[in-house]
Amino acid sequence: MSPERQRLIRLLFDEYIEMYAARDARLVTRFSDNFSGFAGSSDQLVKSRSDWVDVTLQDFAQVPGRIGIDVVDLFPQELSDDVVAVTAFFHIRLPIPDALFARETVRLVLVFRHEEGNWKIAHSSISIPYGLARDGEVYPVGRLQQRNLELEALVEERTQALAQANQRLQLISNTDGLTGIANRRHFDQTLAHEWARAQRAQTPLSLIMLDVDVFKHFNDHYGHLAGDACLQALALTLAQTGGRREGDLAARFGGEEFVVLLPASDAQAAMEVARQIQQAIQALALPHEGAPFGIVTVSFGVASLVPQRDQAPEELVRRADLAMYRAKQAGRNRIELAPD
Ligand SMILES: Nc1nc2c(ncn2[C@@H]2O[C@H](COP(=O)(O)OP(=O)(O)OP(=O)(O)O)[C@@H](O)[C@H]2O)c(=O)[nH]1
Repeated sequence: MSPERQRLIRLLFDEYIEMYAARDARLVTRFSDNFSGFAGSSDQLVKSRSDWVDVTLQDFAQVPGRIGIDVVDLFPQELSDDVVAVTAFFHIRLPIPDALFARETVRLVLVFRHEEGNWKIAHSSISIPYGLARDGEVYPVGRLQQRNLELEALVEERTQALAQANQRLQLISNTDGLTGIANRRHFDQTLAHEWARAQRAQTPLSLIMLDVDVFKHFNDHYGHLAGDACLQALALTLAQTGGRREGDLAARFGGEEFVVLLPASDAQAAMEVARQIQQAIQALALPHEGAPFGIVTVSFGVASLVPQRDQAPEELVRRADLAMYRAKQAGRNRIELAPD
């Protein structure tokens, strides 16, 4: 290519860039009637001059202030006597704060055709690759894989947080608010579960039911808050003493009544657990003026059975409750075993 041609192509390119950077609407007069092109942000090939005018004016309206263009590389080509092309790489500095665009290298191909004494722009294609590809990659596979990993980590993190929240919720919904041990709901669920298991395996299932003696009197005498504290102390003792085997469950049944469920324990073992609880409560020696023994005591009903086909779990509760009633009748601070 002659140096003259080279200068001409450079001049055409510089003129274009200056008008484009200055957002000079007169640029549209340079477009050929026979135009094709595409813009960096579009996947449509524009095949009419008027559409390209619209694209250009929209571009200028969107970013009206002068933009900075720093040319990195440029390659002029002479395709024929009246057709020349230029391929260029440059950076664009927008007149607005921008972190993404500024780092990208823009590629532009312009084709100029000599028409009726003037050089017109016959083709313009601009592309902005958004710099995702690294280390000589053709496709940004590395970056995409990294993004996928980040996304997976995020999903994993959220899933764990959700599982933890569910666990907390489950714990709250299974826990008695005052005493912190299992609540009635949890007990009912566990009883149903253990009952079915014992029924299948034909193993004994035992229940200790306990009720604070003359507790109304305690509340009346020491106040309701002291009553609450007493129930908390008893629950703690129960959790520590009663049913320490895997699968045992100490729960607040309601009010001043508690239960201890003992899977795979027979009557003898359950009676032993009840005695241990009784001793531990006596060892607390919580003052209870007006109670038969001067300290807080508890009456126990113990029931044990191997669930039969025609029996329901309520049968175990009913029997323990009846036994406890008998313990009350017989003078309180006693353990009564339900008959078979
Ligand atoms: N402070 C407090 N008291 C409670 C709570 N739940 C139940 N009670 C009280 O427990 C008492 C139970 O009284 P009763 O059912 O008459 O029986 P009792 O006085 O314990 O007498 P016996 O069971 O026959 O030995 C009532 O005064 C209830 O108000 C609670 O969460 N906190």
